[in-house]
Amino acid sequence: EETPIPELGVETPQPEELRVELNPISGERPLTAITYRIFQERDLIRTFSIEPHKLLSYLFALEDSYQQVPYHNKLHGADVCQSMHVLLNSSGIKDVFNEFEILAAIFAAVVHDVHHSGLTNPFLIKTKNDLAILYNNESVLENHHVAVAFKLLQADERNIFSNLSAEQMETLRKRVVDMVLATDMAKHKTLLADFQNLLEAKKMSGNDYLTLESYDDRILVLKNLIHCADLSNMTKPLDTYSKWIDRLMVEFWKQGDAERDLGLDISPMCVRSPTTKDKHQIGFINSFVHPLWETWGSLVYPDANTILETLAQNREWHEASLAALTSSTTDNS
Ligand SMILES: COc1ccc(C2=NN(C3CCN(c4nc(N)nc5sccc45)CC3)C(=O)[C@@H]3CC=CC[C@H]23)cc1OC
Ligand SMILES: [Mg+2]
Repeated sequence: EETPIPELGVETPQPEELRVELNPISGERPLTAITYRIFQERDLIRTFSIEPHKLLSYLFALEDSYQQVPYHNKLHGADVCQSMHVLLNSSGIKDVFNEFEILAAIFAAVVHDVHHSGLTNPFLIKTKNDLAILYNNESVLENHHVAVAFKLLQADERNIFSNLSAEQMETLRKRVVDMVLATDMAKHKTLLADFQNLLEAKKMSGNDYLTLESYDDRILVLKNLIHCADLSNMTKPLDTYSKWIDRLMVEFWKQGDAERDLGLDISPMCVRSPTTKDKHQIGFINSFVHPLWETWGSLVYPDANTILETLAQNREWHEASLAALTSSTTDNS
């Protein structure tokens, strides 16, 4: 008879009182609430003999290690984790990945931006930030995020993987590092090209479903998966998407202010102007986001059709908004 996993994370003689206590926490602790729920729903707690109180301790510490910046805060960590959870259920890949890979993917998603300073890699590099020196300008933020995530595991009361064998832990660690480092936008073009080549080769082989043998093929799909989850704002309903844009613009504009104060060139995304918001969304979707989601859509066809439709509608909305803005400004001229 399997021991029941405590729904609230810990055994208690007063579940109702604890539920009342925990409710406001899920408001203040969205990352912990969402991730704990996903671990429960995917039965990861039982499968990997994770001690529930350790999972809560780890998630509390992880959530508190996300900085209070406008966009790359704990809400973004929670959002990418939830998006990863949904994408893993796409019919085209549902039966492809095993529970170890799913554990690694969910964990990588929730930790992927921990301790983000709200500044971009180019900014950290050109200001010779300690992190850029430490990581030799190579995926500076992403190396930092995954290092912090594993540092938090070193405390025994937070080591949620204590019941994995050394070999299982080694492979889990490699997968998580590979996935978090793949969220560096500088890796986008290579990552997508390799993904497209893999799908082309699979199509040639005539298999109507994805068969992935090697670690390299399997991790390549998982890297593109976390990259999709990280670039999923534009595939969400417009009112949700708009809120993410507003947060991101505040974060980029603050960096632009810092660049101006330091006498540095202002990064293209960080220039305050009424049209940059729409222009950059359209540019970002055309150059990066749509090509990635179109490739993902070909893998999980027709599962991503709604995503691709929403992405197209969101792009059209920005094009209309930009046209209205520029026509109104030309009228005034
Ligand atoms: C909601 O809307 C957004 C959310 C996130 C981002 C991000 N943007 N970038 C980069 C993207 C390429 N960038 C571009 N640079 C230049 N020069 N031109 C251009 S045109 C178009 C882009 C672009 C630099 C920033 C990051 O690395 C973030 C960290 C990891 C993932 C995506 C995150 C962006 C959003 O909307 C734009
Ligand atoms: Mg990141």
